[in-house]
Amino acid sequence: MTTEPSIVCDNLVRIYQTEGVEVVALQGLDLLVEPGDLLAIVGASGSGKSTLLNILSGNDVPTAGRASVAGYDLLELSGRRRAEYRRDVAGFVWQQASHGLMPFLSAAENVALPLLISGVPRRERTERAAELLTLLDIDHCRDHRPAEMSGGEQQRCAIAVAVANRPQVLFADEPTGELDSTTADEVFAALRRTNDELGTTIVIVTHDPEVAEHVDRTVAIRDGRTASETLRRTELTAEGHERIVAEEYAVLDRAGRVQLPREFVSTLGLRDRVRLELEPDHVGVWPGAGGPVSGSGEPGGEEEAR
Ligand SMILES: Nc1ncnc2c1ncn2[C@@H]1O[C@H](COP(=O)(O)OP(=O)(O)OP(=O)(O)O)[C@@H](O)[C@H]1O
Repeated sequence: MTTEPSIVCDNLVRIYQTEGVEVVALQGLDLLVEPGDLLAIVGASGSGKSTLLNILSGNDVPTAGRASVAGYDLLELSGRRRAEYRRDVAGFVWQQASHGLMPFLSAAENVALPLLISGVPRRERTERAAELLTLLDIDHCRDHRPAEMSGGEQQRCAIAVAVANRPQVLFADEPTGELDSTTADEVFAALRRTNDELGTTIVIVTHDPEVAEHVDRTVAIRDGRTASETLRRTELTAEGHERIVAEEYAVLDRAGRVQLPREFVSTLGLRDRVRLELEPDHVGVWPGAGGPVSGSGEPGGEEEAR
């Protein structure tokens, strides 16, 4: 197993030029994803999710910065390497399951198709398709065409198609955007099972913050930058019960920048300038005009207001 990170985005910048106006969609985005991670990237509309995904899928190149997936430098992909990257290295699942499925083929034939294209012998194709349909809990749809499956079954079938060629990384773009919440839970559970059983690195990109309950790591992007990360782990209580702990971290980029959560900024009325104080084990941040007296260590000292 490779110890190299699956995905490296280093200071990614993407500027769009439309009619003389520049839109900075990504402004120095950093992201490191380790092999086998199950990660969600969450952001509001316009935060830069599609721009990032377009770069990671090899459809677009950044204006500056570096991006690589499984050792493939996405800025240097020639036509042949790009086709190889899309066929063998990165799998994709879209919001509309139908994007990944052939309407005239059964579920089993759909899953076997990428293997056929890669020259895998018939017996192996049939076995692999059966294995994946079982893993995704849709064996009963083996002979059904997409139109004969529910939305959730179609999406699970699309996941099976996307991982048929054993890609190292699977990107899922709003995979539950068109599903009700119960069906969405089933699709998230299917992605988790795929991650557990096949070891595929999975990145789910969505505007839905609920996804955080289904993954180990959630990266929030805001204004084209990674703003915060929530890490989720299971720990044992003193009584021996399992408990899920979710902790939110701000992301410190290589230039030392941190984005404060919006609610912190509004609660303390922070704006323009803030005062920073280095303590032995933390950094304090105070509103510019009401910070501590240098060396006092106490926030809000009156002297500071003068
Ligand atoms: N081709 C383009 N030309 C000009 N501006 C663009 C282009 N594509 C995206 N943008 C702008 O870049 C910013 C980021 O857009 P992006 O589509 O990446 O966000 P998003 O998080 O995917 O949003 P949504 O969830 O609505 O799809 C937005 O301000 C958007 O208007």
